[in-house]
Amino acid sequence: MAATEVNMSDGEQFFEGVEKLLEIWFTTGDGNAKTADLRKIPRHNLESLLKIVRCEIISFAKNDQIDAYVLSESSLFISKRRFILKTCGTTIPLLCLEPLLHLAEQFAGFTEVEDLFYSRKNYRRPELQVTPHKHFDQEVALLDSLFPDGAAYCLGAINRDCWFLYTLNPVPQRNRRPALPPLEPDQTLEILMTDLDPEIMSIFTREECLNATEATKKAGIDKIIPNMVIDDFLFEPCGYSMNGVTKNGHY
Ligand SMILES: C[S@@+](CC[C@H](N)C(=O)[O-])C[C@H]1O[C@@H](n2cnc3c(N)ncnc32)[C@H](O)[C@@H]1O
Repeated sequence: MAATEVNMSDGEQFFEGVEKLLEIWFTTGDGNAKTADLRKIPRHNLESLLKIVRCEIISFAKNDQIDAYVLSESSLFISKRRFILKTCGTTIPLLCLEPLLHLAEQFAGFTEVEDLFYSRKNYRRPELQVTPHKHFDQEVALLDSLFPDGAAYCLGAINRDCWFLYTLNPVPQRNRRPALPPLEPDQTLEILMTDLDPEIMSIFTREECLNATEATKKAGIDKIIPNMVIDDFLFEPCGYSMNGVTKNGHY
């Protein structure tokens, strides 16, 4: 059973599917980041960092642009200057922020955070979360203590489905080069799905599929982006995670 899976008093098993997404763009103070690279952080240090978050690496794939880890609680992507940690359950990703800033300086040569995005949907069971993730106010207080110019937002109704975001604003001011176009065009598409058809979801159980490869094929996930290298995992007794990386650096 996952460390974050909870047996409720009525015998029901509960796992918080809502994922916390932390994305950090690093830079060097002088703007000369040629040799700096987050992928220089040794694996052993990454593992210690993830222990703080309360998850672990279960698989790894890479291409020229990105190191992609499947975690016991979702995924970690590391490219030259970007760190993306996405974790579900009762993980505590914000507690790894300070140690990560030290690792980025010590091993990767990055001394500054250029931008940061922390986001998540409202939890299904907030009372099961661990401080500082019990409430968005707690998360914002921690982030504010580290970043003087952060801003917190909520999209949607705060008593229903909503999406929280913390980011370092305003971006043009931080870049100090407002007239220049961004050097690295980047788009992220995030799709959050709930209340899915249980019949289709049974694909992601050990009863229906022997392994992750079979689940990936049956679900048609291997056809979403042709030629991506898929690193997938089927949990016991149910649950599925996958990372897909393509040659051109998408993931
Ligand atoms: C890491 S989550 C899936 C994350 C995936 N990226 C997503 O967006 O759905 C794994 C799923 O497998 C289930 N699961 C079963 N055993 C697990 C284990 N030992 N550790 C983590 N999750 C487990 C959880 O209930 C959860 O729904």
